[in-house]
Amino acid sequence: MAEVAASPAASAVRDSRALRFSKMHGAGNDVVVVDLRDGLVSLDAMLCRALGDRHTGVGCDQILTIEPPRSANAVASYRIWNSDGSLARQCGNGARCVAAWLLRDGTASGDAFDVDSPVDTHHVTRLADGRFRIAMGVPRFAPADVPMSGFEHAQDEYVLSHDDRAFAFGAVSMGNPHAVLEVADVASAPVETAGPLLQSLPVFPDSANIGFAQVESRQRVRLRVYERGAGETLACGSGACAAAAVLMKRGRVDRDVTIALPGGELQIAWPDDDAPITMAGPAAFVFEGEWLA
Ligand SMILES: N[C@@H](CCC[C@H](N)C(=O)O)C(=O)O
Repeated sequence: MAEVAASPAASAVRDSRALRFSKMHGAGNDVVVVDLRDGLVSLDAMLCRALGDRHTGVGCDQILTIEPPRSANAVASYRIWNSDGSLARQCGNGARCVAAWLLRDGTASGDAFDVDSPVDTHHVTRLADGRFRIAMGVPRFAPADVPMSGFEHAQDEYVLSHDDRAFAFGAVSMGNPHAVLEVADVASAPVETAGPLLQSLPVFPDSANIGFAQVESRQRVRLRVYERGAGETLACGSGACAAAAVLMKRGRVDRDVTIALPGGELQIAWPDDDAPITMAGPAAFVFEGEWLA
């Protein structure tokens, strides 16, 4: 009798249980949240690509897994997969979704708690209006931290030429790599072409999330981000922090600024260079599901 091979994407779901998930979004950056704490389910790159597929899967920009805490004070930890199956180390919108998920689940309680991401322990505050504020860590500008190759010292602006085109950008690590280009009009910025081009340049050995920022005033910036592993998203929380940090360092905007993304607004505050930058914004549940594929 011929053997029927299990779908490779389903192979990571052990014990024949369906994989339960929550579909959520933060300012339009949509995520699938999966609780791995019972040890019955594990994810791999193939399953994450299948979940992330917008035609044959759930469809999302990132997949976040709830796991046991790694630090003494945290209630839980999470890992981050991009929809192309690559692992990421920071996800601002995802952090707010995880915070809302942990509160609904009863793992967290009250208006303040800590949660571990792959890069840091983040302090979470639930605000009176229902938004979540996350301490996103201290932005790091050293080229080795981004990482960027070919530069030894941090610069406010780097200029690179490629095929007779010059790109001027700031670069910063928010735990994940970001480049930020200032543009006159974000609506007509070449996000879909310059985004992947810049990501592929050898200066970014781990690729990078590429932000296009239009300064409207000292209190408000419009931003679009071409993300590593997901393409252009409706919002990127770490990208909003990166854009704010680059523009604050240059003195272009105030230390408390609204970042308006296609999917919604985030409030970014960075009181001084040695303090963690904070991001405040929404987190929403969309639906609950079982993955059967
Ligand atoms: N959407 C996220 C960032 C997700 C990870 C990123 N694509 C990477 O690979 O570094 C956010 O809200 O920060």
